[in-house]
Amino acid sequence: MELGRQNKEAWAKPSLPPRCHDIAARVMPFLHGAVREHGSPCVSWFGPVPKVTITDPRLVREVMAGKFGHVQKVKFPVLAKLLALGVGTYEGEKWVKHRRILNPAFHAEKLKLMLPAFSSCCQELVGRWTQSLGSDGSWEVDVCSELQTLTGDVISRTAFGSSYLEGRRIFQLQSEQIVRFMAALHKFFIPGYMSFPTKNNRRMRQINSEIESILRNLIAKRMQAIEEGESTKDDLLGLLLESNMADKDANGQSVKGMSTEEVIEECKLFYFAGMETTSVLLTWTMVVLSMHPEWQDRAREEVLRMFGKHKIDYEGLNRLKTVTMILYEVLRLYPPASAFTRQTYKEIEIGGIKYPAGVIFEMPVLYIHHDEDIWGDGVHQFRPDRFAEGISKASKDPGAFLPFGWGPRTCIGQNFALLEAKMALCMILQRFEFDLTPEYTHAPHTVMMLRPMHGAKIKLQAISS
Ligand code: HEM
Repeated sequence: MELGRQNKEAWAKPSLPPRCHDIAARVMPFLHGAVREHGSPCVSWFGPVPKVTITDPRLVREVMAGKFGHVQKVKFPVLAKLLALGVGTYEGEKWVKHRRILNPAFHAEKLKLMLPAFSSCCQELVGRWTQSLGSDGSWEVDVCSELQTLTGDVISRTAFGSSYLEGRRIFQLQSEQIVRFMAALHKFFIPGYMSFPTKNNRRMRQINSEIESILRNLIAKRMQAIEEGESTKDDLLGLLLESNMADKDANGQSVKGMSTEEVIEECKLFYFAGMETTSVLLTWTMVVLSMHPEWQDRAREEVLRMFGKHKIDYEGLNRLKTVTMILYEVLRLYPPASAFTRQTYKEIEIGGIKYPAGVIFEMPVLYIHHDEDIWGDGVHQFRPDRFAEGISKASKDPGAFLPFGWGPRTCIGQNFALLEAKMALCMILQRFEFDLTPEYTHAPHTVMMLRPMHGAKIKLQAISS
């Protein structure tokens, strides 16, 4: 299960043909410096824009720190509107305001309140799997779509509480939207392409309207409930709307609330940012634990020691050591977001090179997570115990583990995702042993997320009690 060596070589040299590179470097002298100074970045094009790949984690953190607004996220406003705007796409004051309103929803005490919702969704999943077992107590299933339903349900329940079934339709529509988005991705450099009346473009607009109309209805219902005095702060939407109506965030800070349109965009973003990422993490975890039964056994032993076959509680989840190391090592080997991009909006100096406005930086997390100089021998192997003493001691560079990004734009939902993944994994380990089926082919590939190209067909075997 080695992944990465070929990526390392691909990233280690300029990807422009030598002649093009010479011409580009004459027009943009900083490119020469970038190749010389930044280890071995690759210089290429992002549509018409020059792109420099940065692989040194210290420089990556410098870029991601996003000082003074000189470096920002790359903007695709028309496409982003069709998927999700929200805090992930804003900059400056608007980003500060939204992040400040949203942050408290992901604090530990709120996550604790969400645990019953996580638990009900996981219960539904393992219940469905148990019912599907054959007379020999086994069942073969592609866990990709199963785990996607789980993580979509979790967002729906935590966002909309009792109306979560209406939320289900949203994530089905969003999954289709992502496939269509990918089909349009390589064409969006054609000016005005998204306004062409192609079948794909028309369907993307239709999907977006349907999602927005479901959300508008849910919000209207909830606003009415709040006006009638019903407390709704136990789910994400209620929390957003209440802090909104009060013009204060959950810490009592005065903020000008979000408009209904903005709340709609944040809800769309929760699905977009939180569903696929977490389901891909769980899928890779099941694949890797099938390949390494000794770690599957160790994790199960820990779960049974902590909870037996009983209910899983918040404090227990936070004390799990082996399960946590396994999830970290899976995130290192298969980071769902395999690269970040940023664009310079003003001249900026990074690692001694002055970059003009308009350059794209690509930061390949997958490459950094597979760099032997940082992680040492066995970098391509699954060795969870490298995290035995925590993230900062797992490699030579304490900041080289970047599955959730870095700096102010770091993932707002990382604790949510880890708690959900732990809960799901514990419930699965309590009830099933699992192994890969002969059909499984190991082919990690990136379609927005790093996922198994041919799915993940796994054989589940009930554990006799
Ligand atoms: C394993 C699961 C997850 C992974 C690997 C992941 C990864 C990331 C990464 C790498 C970023 C930063 C992107 C950048 O800087 O360009 C990010 C941002 C973000 N994530 Fe996550 N994420 C996960 C789960 C979630 C969940 C469950 C939610 C919400 C329910 C969420 C919401 C967000 C939001 C809103 C942002 C934008 C933050 C900002 O720009 O201020 N993520 N995520």
